[in-house]
Amino acid sequence: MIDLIGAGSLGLLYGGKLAASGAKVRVWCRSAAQAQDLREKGITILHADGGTEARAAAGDFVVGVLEDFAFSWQRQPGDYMLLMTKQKDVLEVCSRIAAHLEPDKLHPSMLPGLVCFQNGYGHIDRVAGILPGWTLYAGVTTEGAKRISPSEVMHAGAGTTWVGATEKHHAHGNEASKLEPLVKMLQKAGFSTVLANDIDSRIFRKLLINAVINPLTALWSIPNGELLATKRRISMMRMLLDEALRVYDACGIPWDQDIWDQIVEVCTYTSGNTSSMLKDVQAGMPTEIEWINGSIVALAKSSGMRAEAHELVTGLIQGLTIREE
Ligand SMILES: NC(=O)C1=CN([C@@H]2O[C@H](COP(=O)(O)OP(=O)(O)OC[C@H]3O[C@@H](n4cnc5c(N)ncnc54)[C@H](OP(=O)(O)O)[C@@H]3O)[C@@H](O)[C@H]2O)C=CC1
Ligand SMILES: CC(C)(CO)C(=O)C(=O)O
Repeated sequence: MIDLIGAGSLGLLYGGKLAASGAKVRVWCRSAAQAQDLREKGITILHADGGTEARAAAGDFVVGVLEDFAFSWQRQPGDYMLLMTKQKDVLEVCSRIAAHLEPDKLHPSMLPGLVCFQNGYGHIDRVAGILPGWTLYAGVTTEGAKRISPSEVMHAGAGTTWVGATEKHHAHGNEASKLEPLVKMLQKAGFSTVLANDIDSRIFRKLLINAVINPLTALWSIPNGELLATKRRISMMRMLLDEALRVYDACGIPWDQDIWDQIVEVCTYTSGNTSSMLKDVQAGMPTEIEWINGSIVALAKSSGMRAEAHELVTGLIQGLTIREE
């Protein structure tokens, strides 16, 4: 049994395809209205051209609101939980889960493997602080999804999903091999999935890609590919990357020699896409800047240095979306 927390873009994509492939899935929403919609309509996954890629009929999966998660889970514990909320909601969601699960009814062997799919860095440590003793894993994906209604999601681009245990949390007994059944279910559902023994490098690689592409596309209101359109834009990308690499060096975090080429490649193959940060800015929603560029700033501080370019873009993006009371 797989519990998906958060029925947004990623949650509907994974929940829908897993349920359509026959996996046992429970989808946990924030609102009763969305839960009702999913109960009536199921989940439809659309191709970018509008055709239907997959459909999980109502009844192929269980759906509920997060408030009911603990009650339901204690009656029938699941094997895996996929945490698919934005960074800003991770603490609240995990605190709710912790508050509702009754510790005396829980044996450590009952706890599911919790896989955190957020972009950015630092969330797994925060989750570990709220859910001590849980087996925590990270998920990194280059799938692209956009929810277009409470029960429909557009699969904007197929990618690869890596899941694995981070170095820091590996010591707590969460061997990556426990993820093998999940990997098989994801593969059966049509996701190209890899059980990664280098998930930390995947997280830090994705962090660099997001820290360069996301704030600049959001500030300039351009699709990813247009970052490469002028020398001025490219030089700003390089400035952010070079500063982040100095921070990585100071923290002893390894990075790929061809990371610049990888960033250019992402801009090229997602050239028409709106980055997630630009989407949030356009919707007037808080962005994930604090956990992307903000985490480069925090890593710099932890090594006694400053990452001024990342501090600046963090402040500029926060100024776009955080309203003064
Ligand atoms: N979309 C993508 O293609 C990719 C996303 N990611 C990462 O995955 C994470 C999720 O992204 P994405 O799916 O796009 O985000 P969305 O905003 O589309 O979805 C997040 C979902 O979490 C739900 N949620 C928030 N708080 C709660 C709560 N208290 N109880 C239950 N549900 C809650 C939201 O509910 P509500 O709808 O009510 O607001 C929403 O449905 C992000 O960190 C993102 O960076 C990574 C790679 C690709
Ligand atoms: C890689 C990139 C930039 C693709 O749009 C992304 O992950 C995002 O938008 O957050």
